[in-house]
Amino acid sequence: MARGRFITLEGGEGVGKSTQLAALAEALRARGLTVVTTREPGGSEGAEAIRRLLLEGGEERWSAPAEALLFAAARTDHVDKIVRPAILGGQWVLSDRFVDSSLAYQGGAGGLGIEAVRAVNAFGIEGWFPDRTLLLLHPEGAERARARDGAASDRIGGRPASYHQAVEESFRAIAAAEPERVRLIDASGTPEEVTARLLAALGDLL
Ligand SMILES: Nc1ncnc2c1ncn2[C@@H]1O[C@H](COP(=O)(O)OP(=O)(O)O)[C@@H](O)[C@H]1O
Ligand SMILES: Cc1cn([C@H]2C[C@H](O)[C@@H](COP(=O)(O)OP(=O)(O)O)O2)c(=O)[nH]c1=O
Repeated sequence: MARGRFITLEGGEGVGKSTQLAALAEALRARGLTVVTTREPGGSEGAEAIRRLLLEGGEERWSAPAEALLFAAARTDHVDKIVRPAILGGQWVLSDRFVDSSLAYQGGAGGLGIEAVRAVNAFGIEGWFPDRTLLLLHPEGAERARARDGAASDRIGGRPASYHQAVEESFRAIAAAEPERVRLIDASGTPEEVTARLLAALGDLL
């Protein structure tokens, strides 16, 4: 059986990842593909438990390296239980966030360094990098996330604007370093317009 593909959606809060994950899955299914949608942190039972540890509680709950290791541990379980079996079974896996979120949030914005966080994750995911990563960019993402979450933002979403600005700059640096894998997507306009751009950025894989 032919291997499936592994596609990830990345970007800051509120850029439209969750909305587009569902729309893209629908569009790919309409082309006859079998599609699994998933998310991080989470996606498997163990990883969803770690998600709660990471997103609930106060800023001081975890040191920066412990936070990076927890994300990596959750990711490893997600790859082992969900991502790898599905791809080997011929399915397309679409994930709302994956390793690039750790590189940008913990590595770039969090100050651990992108390469250190890449190394920690490489140990766990053993080469299961995405075939394509779609980096959604929207100038009003932060405002949209605030409107959506109000005072209920999580441990990481609630960090200061300077942190989220550093996240976006880190995502752009990762994309510039790996232009074949990571494609920049203008996430403005109607949801349908954005989905069309995402499909175009997968054209060579379809
Ligand atoms: N193309 C769009 N135009 C207008 N609003 C959108 C669009 N895409 C998403 N939204 C809205 O913006 C907010 C953030 O979108 P969401 O998909 O939850 O982003 P993310 O998963 O990246 O945090 C939601 O309230 C969603 O309904
Ligand atoms: C996967 C991942 C997420 N995060 C953060 C990004 C988000 O602030 C938070 C939860 O992600 P998510 O639920 O996707 O938030 P949103 O829908 O607002 O984009 O976890 C990291 O810091 N590192 C990671 O490796």
